Amino acid sequence: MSETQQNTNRLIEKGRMLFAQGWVFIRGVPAMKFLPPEGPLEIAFAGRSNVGKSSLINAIIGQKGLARTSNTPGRTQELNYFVPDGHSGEDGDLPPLAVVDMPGYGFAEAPKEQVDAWTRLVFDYLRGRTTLKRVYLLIDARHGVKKNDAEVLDLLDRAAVSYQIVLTKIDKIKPAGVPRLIEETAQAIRKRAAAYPEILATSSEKGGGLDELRAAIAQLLEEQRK
Ligand SMILES: Nc1nc2c(ncn2[C@@H]2O[C@H](COP(=O)(O)OP(=O)(O)OP(=O)(O)O)[C@@H](O)[C@H]2O)c(=O)[nH]1
Ligand SMILES: [Mg+2]
Repeated sequence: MSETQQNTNRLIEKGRMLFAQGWVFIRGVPAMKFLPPEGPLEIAFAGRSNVGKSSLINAIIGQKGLARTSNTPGRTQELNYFVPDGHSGEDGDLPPLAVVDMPGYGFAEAPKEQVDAWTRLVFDYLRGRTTLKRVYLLIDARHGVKKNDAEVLDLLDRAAVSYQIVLTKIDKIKPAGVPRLIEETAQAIRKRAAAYPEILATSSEKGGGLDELRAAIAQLLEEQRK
């Protein structure tokens, strides 16, 4: 086995371990002033309404129903914080990582005031949270990068917040089309300053790409600890 392959396997195992324990919901944040004190590293799952953020969090944690999902867009309305169970939260006993499920953007059906409030919260959080170490920016494999996705990517580039693109619902497209979509998406973000070059392709429904996503998170944790 090559050294690269060994390292990949090690990270996959580490990622599995990280999410093998129980995870719990600790807080829903409706506005910036309710954010928990900055402490643990945070990663956030962002993307258009209904792209599959909450489903993907449940899939990597392996707990159906932990983050609430729905057929209708606009399900998640706050920044929802999840952490591994068993940490008191007192000084010195903080969890190593918090996963943040975000409200979606681009959902036009809800009342304008509500949409504006969510959008403001999403943008303020993405721009201003210093413990936010990486954003997983989810793109529906059937739809590709839309105008409002590009706006969020611009914001992350400007704010120098590291992000990685994660294609979702790949079970809904032909398997043969996946490598091409990955390639096209990689090309589209090539010149973006804060983009992680590798594109992940996932299916919460069928389990595709989950090991790779967990491994990416494990690697991020390792890098941050150095
Ligand atoms: N086929 C398929 N359906 C999926 C997948 N992931 C999510 N879905 C479905 O897509 C819908 C939306 O999923 P959610 O996880 O609630 O999406 P969300 O991005 O959290 O949505 P909001 O919170 O409303 O922004 C649900 O009906 C899910 O069952 C997937 O990988 N494959
Ligand atoms: Mg959601």
